[in-house]
Amino acid sequence: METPLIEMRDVSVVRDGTRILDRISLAIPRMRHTAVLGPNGAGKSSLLKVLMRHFYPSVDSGGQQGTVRILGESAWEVARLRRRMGVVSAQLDLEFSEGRAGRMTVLEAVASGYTATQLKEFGPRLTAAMQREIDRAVELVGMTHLRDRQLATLSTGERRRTLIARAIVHQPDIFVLDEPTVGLDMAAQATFLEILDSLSRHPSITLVLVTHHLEEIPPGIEHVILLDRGKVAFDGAKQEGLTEGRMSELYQTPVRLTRLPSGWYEAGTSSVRTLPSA
Ligand SMILES: Nc1ncnc2c1ncn2[C@@H]1O[C@H](COP(=O)(O)OP(=O)(O)OP(=O)(O)O)[C@@H](O)[C@H]1O
Repeated sequence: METPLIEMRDVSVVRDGTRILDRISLAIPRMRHTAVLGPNGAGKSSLLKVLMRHFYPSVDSGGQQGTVRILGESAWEVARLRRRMGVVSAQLDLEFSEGRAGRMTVLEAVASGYTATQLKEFGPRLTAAMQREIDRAVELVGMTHLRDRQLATLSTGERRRTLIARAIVHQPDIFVLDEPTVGLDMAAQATFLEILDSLSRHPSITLVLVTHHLEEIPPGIEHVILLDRGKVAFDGAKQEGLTEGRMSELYQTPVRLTRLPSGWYEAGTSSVRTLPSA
């Protein structure tokens, strides 16, 4: 069997005495695009932090420590690992909206994807091939007309598109998106979803999407992992995982769910909030 892209075995993370992740085991094969869902506090961001080596598995009382393997390797040097990944999150957006990183132009920021840093000093010189990839990525996200603008002067939607280009310019194995549409208006969200949809057809980048919005899961993502209070509640095919019953149980509220012929979902809760009359 082919080595999974991502494999976690018995991974627990304990912080300040709280068990944030509780013996998580999962495997994501290459090109099995995966959505990670779960209510607030379920551990989704923590799971991504384990992937990106911001968090390390805790040692349990029996002295056992879970393992995280990426592309079959567990002993990654952090910088080398991050170069194999692309990341987009509202947090990253914030980091690129001010200070030194915010003063980078769109082109410089996208180039920084090659080093997985937030520095415009590129180190090894950009080759002509890299330059072409940068132009292509900027074009893909529709930012060519703003290529020389500093990131701090862009709107949230423009900056998020730039960060997608930065995340994919170096053709990473894994593209991690942590609640990527936070702060985007409806038009920017629609543009973002189109880009995400087309990326789900890219021949070599595996998407790992964390979201609260079932309407944002492109048809190309066919696998879901449901997290509930630090544990895996479901890990399998999307159509089996995304049911009204499972979603209602996970979110502890009645969830309505429709799978559209296009493969996208429509979702809502049936609870009606009534405001007290004046
Ligand atoms: N560094 C930390 N120290 C202590 N507790 C933490 C830390 N990071 C996360 N937690 C706790 O771990 C739990 C899971 O947090 P996490 O951010 O992973 O959840 P999430 O599923 O991403 O939630 P949300 O949907 O609200 O973003 C939360 O209860 C959170 O308070």
